[in-house]
Amino acid sequence: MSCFISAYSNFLTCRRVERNVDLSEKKQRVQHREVECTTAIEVTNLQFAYSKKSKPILDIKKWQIPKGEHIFLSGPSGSGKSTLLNLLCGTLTPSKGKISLLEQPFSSLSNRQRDTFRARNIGVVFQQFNLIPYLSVAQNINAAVYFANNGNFKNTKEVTAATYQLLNRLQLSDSLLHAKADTLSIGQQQRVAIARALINDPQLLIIDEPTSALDTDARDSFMSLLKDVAADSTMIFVSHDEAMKSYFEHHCSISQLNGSLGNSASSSSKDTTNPMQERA
Ligand SMILES: Nc1ncnc2c1ncn2[C@@H]1O[C@H](COP(=O)(O)OP(=O)(O)OP(=O)(O)O)[C@@H](O)[C@H]1O
Repeated sequence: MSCFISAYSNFLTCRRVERNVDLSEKKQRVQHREVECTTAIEVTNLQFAYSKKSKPILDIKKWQIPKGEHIFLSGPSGSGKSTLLNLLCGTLTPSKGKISLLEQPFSSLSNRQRDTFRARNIGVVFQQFNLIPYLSVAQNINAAVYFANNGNFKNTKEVTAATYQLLNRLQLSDSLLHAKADTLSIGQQQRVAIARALINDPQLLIIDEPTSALDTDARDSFMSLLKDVAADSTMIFVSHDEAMKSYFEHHCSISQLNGSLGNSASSSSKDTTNPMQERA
């Protein structure tokens, strides 16, 4: 049981604590050394079909994303991009295979454990933003803090301070804090969705087609803002718009991933189906 508690606590913080016991001294001294995980996402032999009778939409042998990388994931409409993101968020479960996130066996967790893991470690920006329309900006962001419940904030004062800070970084006026989500413009909703995704300081960011409603200038400023605020996270950014590729150093397409090309498809210097292997 204590092993389980310890493993569970480790998976939440994504840190392994190594104990070095120095027995040469009479008094036992225990050193704790934190070891950061290096792989953010690892997909192995993944298959997914929406029903038992239909053919799998996704069939990925191996896909690894190192921690801290920002990946552009592309593919034509209907190729399975959103399905893959839903699998990575745990809102869908694989028909076969495994997904590990932050070196924890995400796809084999119980629903409840997955919900907790997601709330604490994954920030998601959906295509349609999915703000709760009748709640204010502050309430939408607070909801994410409430569900994560990870002790990052001591009190509501701290949450409010962090919210103001994020809104400022995202160039949203403080005066919007108490505006209802459904009174905001598309651009404002988008920024609030990003603030909500970032408030718990997640290690993983999953962003699905956020720029489809924006013109080129708005898209440029949105992307530089996003890259800035997400500098410390691992990010999967999905779009079928190839023009978005230029904002990312690492690219990967669903067609490369599908059909198990994940082990050798990274032939081009920038197309990075398996960035970890490419570096090795
Ligand atoms: N809930 C569902 N039930 C059955 N089939 C589904 C469901 N959701 C998606 N699909 C099918 O799965 C395939 C992949 O859909 P998905 O939404 O993942 O594609 P996508 O690449 O994100 O497309 P887009 O760029 O248009 O958003 C499509 O053929 C779609 O019709």
